[in-house]
Amino acid sequence: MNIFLIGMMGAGKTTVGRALAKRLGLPFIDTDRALVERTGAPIATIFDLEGEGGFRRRESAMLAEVSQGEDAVVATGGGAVLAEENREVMRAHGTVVYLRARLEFLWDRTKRDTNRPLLATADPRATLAQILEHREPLYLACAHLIVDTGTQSAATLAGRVATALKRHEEATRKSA
Ligand SMILES: Nc1ncnc2c1ncn2[C@@H]1O[C@H](COP(=O)(O)OP(=O)(O)OP(=O)(O)O)[C@@H](O)[C@H]1O
Ligand SMILES: O=C(O)C1=C[C@@H](O)[C@@H](O)[C@H](O)C1
Ligand SMILES: [Mg+2]
Repeated sequence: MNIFLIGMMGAGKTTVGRALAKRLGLPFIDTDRALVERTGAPIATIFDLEGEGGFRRRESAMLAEVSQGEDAVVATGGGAVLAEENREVMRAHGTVVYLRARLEFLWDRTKRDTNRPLLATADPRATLAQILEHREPLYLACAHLIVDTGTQSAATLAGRVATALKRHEEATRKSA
């Protein structure tokens, strides 16, 4: 089974995902990075040329492709949960872990980053808050597991995710 990490921009999906993959001895795939490699264009450029709709279509195709491939830890883009088909694909082909973080942490980790086109607004902090409010129910609906993040390091969080996954696997096996 795959492990899909979902959550907001800045939640640490890429950072924690890489550490988790190493820990579990699984390949690591970052769908944002895979899209950049495939298109040869930064995410902001894909948004500029094709709009958010174009990016979302590419993201859905990439998620479907990855879910058919070998088992991996998959760090998704923050908006991967927006499409119902993506939520279904992830739940059907893996265990979905929501890396949940408070707005303060998300803002702190994204405010200096210029490669997040959705935050290119007059008031990016307010935009981030709106996006979080809109998506929170979708993250919760999609996740098998929720791991709350805060000041812990990526390595510590990867350990917590691994423990939560093990418990989930055992519970699933027992109830089968
Ligand atoms: N646990 C952590 N402690 C401190 N800094 C962190 C932690 N996790 C991530 N960061 C930092 O926060 C920033 C955003 O992290 P990351 O890129 O992993 O988030 P993401 O969830 O993949 O976001 P996106 O949806 O935009 O891809 C990076 O600079 C990263 O180094
Ligand atoms: O939260 C989002 O909608 C996004 C997050 C990033 O991972 C990228 O997928 C892109 O910048 C969009
Ligand atoms: Mg990422």
